[in-house]
Amino acid sequence: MFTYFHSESQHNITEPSVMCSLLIVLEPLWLFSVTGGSSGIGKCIAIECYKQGAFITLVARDESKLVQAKKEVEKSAINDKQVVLCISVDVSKDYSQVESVIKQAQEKLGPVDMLVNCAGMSVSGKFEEVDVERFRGLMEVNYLGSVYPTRAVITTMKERRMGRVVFVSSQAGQLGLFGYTAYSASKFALRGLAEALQMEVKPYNIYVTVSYPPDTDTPCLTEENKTKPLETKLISETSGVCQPEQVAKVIVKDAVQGNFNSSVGPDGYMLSALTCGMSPVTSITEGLQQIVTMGLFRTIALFYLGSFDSIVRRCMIQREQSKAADKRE
Ligand SMILES: NC(=O)C1=CN([C@@H]2O[C@H](COP(=O)(O)OP(=O)(O)OC[C@H]3O[C@@H](n4cnc5c(N)ncnc54)[C@H](OP(=O)(O)O)[C@@H]3O)[C@@H](O)[C@H]2O)C=CC1
Ligand SMILES: CCCCCCCCCCCCCCCC(=O)[C@@H](N)CO
Repeated sequence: MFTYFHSESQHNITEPSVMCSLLIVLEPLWLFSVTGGSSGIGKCIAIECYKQGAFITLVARDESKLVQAKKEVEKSAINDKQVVLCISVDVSKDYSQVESVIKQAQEKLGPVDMLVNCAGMSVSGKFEEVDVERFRGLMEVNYLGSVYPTRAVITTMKERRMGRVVFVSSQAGQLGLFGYTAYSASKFALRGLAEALQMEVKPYNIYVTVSYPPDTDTPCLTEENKTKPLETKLISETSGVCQPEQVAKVIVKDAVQGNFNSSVGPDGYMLSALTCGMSPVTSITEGLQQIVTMGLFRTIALFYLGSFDSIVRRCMIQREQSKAADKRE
């Protein structure tokens, strides 16, 4: 069922599908919408915005997770006028469905001031071991699942000459890593989309933010760790594991400030400066920092790359040795 929840009442929407997204409104000025808002980073973003007085729409597929998340978000209300809406929809499948639920949400709460595209999933595994259908699936959820909600809100934002759009990429959207052929590509795609979109909408006072979190302690990471190749685990450990509350705080702060780039932790900072390329610059300080640090960070990066290559080589040798030992037995 495609269901739209509003406070206590539930209104069934006609389309047959499952999908959930989060829409948030910050009072008096801000209304937020967060896809992937029923769990992990998206839920923490919703809570963070709610604490600041926002109105929120949560978008995801699973209705029971949405209802549970709504209850959690409501605990951080700062006034009794705040509202959390839930929309159950698959953001990656049918554009007209996404457009129609977002329209309904906007009719209830008013125009979305900030859209956070956080719905996503990860798949890890060696290139030849990942089912080819998973490559399509990840592009659908992580890339098209961000295009559709953005398309659905951008016209109104342009008319109102205000708005914020956030794309949650990943550090794996800044560098390609062993085990992430499918995932990295879908996260790199968001960067291209965001850069092009920012150039189009900047004259309308709309600011785009791309967030690049490291491993973050969420149900998605727990699930991913069950099948993650050892190489991917060892390489990802470089950046450590963050808490979703911390990641959410950084994302909300950067989005509200209108920063194009949003990174977490020292490795995140270095990666963002190193991979800034032709991305928009938000302040003179940011531009100067990039110019000054680029050479140094590339030098550091070469050492990291050397250590990643040696992790991959060591794992390969170990696997071959244990295979040979198995054969001898
Ligand atoms: N955790 C990590 O280590 C990192 C995560 N990220 C990115 O952050 C984002 C959030 O991840 P995280 O919080 O860990 O993940 P979770 O699995 O905890 O949450 C994912 C959310 O997205 C929703 N969702 C998934 N697919 C769809 C869909 N097709 N349509 C609508 N909603 C959907 C889920 O709800 P439901 O399943 O009910 O639809 C859920 O609310 C993802 O884009 C992920 O790639 C980036 C870097 C690190
Ligand atoms: C100057 C250069 C500094 C270089 C630092 C390099 C650090 C590389 C670590 C990459 C970690 C990738 C985490 C992906 C998380 C993710 O998206 C999944 N967990 C999703 O589930």
